[in-house]
Amino acid sequence: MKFEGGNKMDIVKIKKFTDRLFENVQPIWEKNHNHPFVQELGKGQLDEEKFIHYMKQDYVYLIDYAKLFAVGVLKAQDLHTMGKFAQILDETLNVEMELHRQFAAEFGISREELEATKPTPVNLAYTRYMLNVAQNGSLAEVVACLLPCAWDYWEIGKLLRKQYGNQIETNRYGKWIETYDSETFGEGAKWLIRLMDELAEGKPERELAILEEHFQMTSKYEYLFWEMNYYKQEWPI
Ligand SMILES: Cc1ncc(CN)c(N)n1
Repeated sequence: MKFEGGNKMDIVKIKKFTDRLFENVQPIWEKNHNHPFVQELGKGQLDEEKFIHYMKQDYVYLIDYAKLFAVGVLKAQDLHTMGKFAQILDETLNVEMELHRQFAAEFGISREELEATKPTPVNLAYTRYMLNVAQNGSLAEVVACLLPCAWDYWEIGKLLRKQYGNQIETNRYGKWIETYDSETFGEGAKWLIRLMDELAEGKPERELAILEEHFQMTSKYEYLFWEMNYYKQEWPI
């Protein structure tokens, strides 16, 4: 933690580790927020085939992502933290992935077909990066890896609601915005942010830099994920 504001009369603002993460990641997150996939989805103008590509890839992404919360349970040091990881794991499988199952049903895609989706190179690289840290890293490293996924989607949900909320009723992807702007999703993101700060507390700069490296890396993978779906990238061979 760092204290800002020198004057004795100033109210001292404590700078949290996640404030630093948030400030430094802005150039990447701005690219995510302005990505044509995100903006066209917000306006309800995204090409259906691009959305289907995303939904199928994201479904198998979430199967691996959910496992990180199971690793969180395993590495947690107290019952409260174990319970929160278990809760977010359950919400991922039964709330977030239910959104995908509902969209798939609307587009005539079966649950089996969703689940059988073969991950693209970007999808595989992203999940393998996180699962490797889950195997070999500390709990703080795992949280640093999985945080952009929760936090930036919450930011995107809030942003799209602000930008295009007046058209949400007629937007065919409106449910997507509602899910990521929801109380449930926001609470999960906020809890992970607080946990990141707790776990970073008292760590030397050398270790904080490693956590920030994971956070930046998975934020970049978020960008590649939008890009991959917008251009419907598959294996070239
Ligand atoms: C790729 C990706 N990143 C984040 C989220 C939000 N859990 C998601 N569904 N998919």
